Amino acid sequence: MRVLSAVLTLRTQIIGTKAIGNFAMSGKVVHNVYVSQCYQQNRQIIGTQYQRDRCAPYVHNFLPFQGGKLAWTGISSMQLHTLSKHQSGFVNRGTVYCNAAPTTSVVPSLDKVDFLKLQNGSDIRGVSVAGVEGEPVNLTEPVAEAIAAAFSGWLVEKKKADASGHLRVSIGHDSRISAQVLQDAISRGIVSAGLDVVQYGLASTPAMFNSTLTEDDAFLCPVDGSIMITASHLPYNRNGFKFFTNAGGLGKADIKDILERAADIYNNFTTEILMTSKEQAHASIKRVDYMSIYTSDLVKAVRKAAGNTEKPLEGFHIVVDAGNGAGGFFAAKVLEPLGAVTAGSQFLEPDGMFPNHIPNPEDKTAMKAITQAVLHNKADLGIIFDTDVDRSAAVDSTGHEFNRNRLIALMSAIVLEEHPGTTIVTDSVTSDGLTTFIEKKLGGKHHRFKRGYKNVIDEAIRLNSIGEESHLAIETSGHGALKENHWLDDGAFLMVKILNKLASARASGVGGGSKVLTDLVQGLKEPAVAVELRLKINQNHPELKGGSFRDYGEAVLKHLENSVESDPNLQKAPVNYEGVRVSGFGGWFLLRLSLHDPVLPLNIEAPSKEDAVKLGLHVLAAVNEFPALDTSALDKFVQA
Ligand SMILES: O=P(O)(O)OC[C@H]1O[C@H](O)[C@H](O)[C@@H](O)[C@@H]1O
Repeated sequence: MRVLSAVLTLRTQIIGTKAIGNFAMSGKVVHNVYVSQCYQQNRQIIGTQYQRDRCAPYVHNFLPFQGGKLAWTGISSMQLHTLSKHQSGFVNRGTVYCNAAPTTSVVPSLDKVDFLKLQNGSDIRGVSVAGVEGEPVNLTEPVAEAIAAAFSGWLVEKKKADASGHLRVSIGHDSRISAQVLQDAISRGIVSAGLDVVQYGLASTPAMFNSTLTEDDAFLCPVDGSIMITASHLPYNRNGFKFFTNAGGLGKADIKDILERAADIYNNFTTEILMTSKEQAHASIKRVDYMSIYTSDLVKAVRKAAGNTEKPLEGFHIVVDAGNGAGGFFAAKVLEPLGAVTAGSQFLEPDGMFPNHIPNPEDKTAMKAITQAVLHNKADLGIIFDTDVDRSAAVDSTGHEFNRNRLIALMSAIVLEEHPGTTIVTDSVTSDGLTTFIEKKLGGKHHRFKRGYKNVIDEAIRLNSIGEESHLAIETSGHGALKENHWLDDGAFLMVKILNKLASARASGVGGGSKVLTDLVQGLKEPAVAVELRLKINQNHPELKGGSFRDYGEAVLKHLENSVESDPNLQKAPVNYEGVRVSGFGGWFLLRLSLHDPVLPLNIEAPSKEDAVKLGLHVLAAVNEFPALDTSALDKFVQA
């Protein structure tokens, strides 16, 4: 097998090589992930550079990174900010363009357990930029390189590739400041394992999955595997990876397997191996403007839904807020070709310091920003994306948000018109009002499952496999996946479904801007109070007695469950898949373990603050017996 023999060759080199140079310590020289050569540059120069690059053919060989050249949209160059050595946090931030040349320094060797800490459910997440106190860099270049080599080995096994088969992996990234350095590192990891790399530059997570399905030789598609470099809405110093094959996103077990393999690969790295992989990578990496295919598919979908009209959104004014993430393309590459006016769109420029607001439709400041933009511009609709565009939300012309339960209600209404009676799978924190809306008003079935986009999607797939038809899996977080779109959670595709509705209403003579959407959610009962309080488990507390926070959290939940049984005002939800969900005082609460953190998130919804406090007080009385649980957020809520 050609690929395996390449890996074997590497292994042989490892054994035969000693660390060289003044930098070596413990036999290992590695490259620091963070950028040393940053220099102020003129935006104009980068813009010109980028324009020239865009005129090049679709496919070309890899060239060293220069300024913002990898940005693929016509909107702007990729603006990179960084912090000087002496700065920390966001204070004294300067706008700097980074030539992402890695520094050489020594890092300690890593155990398997250090690698496993990078797992975040079905993603990999870590700290890739130094400068935040208490958050040491753990997603370094060599770590990334090892993870990519491990993914390659995993992929070769999965695809049962033989010596004649050249597997191809696409790589894309969001606007984070460590994107470029990590892209180069993972490219090296893949090339050193004998696979081909195709870099897409700035891209969205769903586009990366799509590249495993697209049939187009000119764009080197389909690829066998795909990696998106992103940490979604997390702060600027983090980054991570999501992996795809044509079967979808990798699951938890695969990620664990890959990290275990990565630890072995990493511990065999030497200076020579790292240098060799660098030379090999330079010669063989290709670049492709894949986002142009992806966006033209979105445009085609809306045109088709509107009866093949060229500009079905003519006359609509739609503003986009990309939060300086990767979603800026939606204005110029999707809405404008469809005829919409996008004036007043904001934060379309990629900027990994996220200077305006966190790109996250769950964030109140972010939603306020797009709402204000809609009202200020008197737009028909506002659209907002998270950093890597797998999540989205919208705002109607009156400033009403379509996010959380309202987005699910809207999408359910659209999907149930197409598939009457279908099952809508959602996460666990959806409201009782949503269930009533889906089941009584829309005639569908609401299957309230667990939190976590992968859980929700996998459950919908499972239901279909046992004969229960489901066409939509969607979370209050704004992750939503449709059966018609290969169960891919694509924020842009969700918005396309909404645009289809606008366009088809227009085509059938219904005017009134986004009113057609607002009307679809009429009848959804919304609570007066809806909060999420996150109760932290102090892992260093002696109460844990060396046990895991998960066990501790489970004990809290068991105790709460027992306490509910003896309270006549409260009723446990008859069907529940996660945590303890209880109805009472006209509302409900759910206490559950966070998917990732040592935290018990508590959701409360009620018709009044008084009723919400009654529910909160019950939880407080039960959890007060657990001293390692920080209840300050709940204390504050019940006292306010
Ligand atoms: O369990 P939590 O800490 O609330 O996090 C839950 C969330 O984690 C990630 O952000 C996933 O992408 C979401 O799909 C999930 O809903």
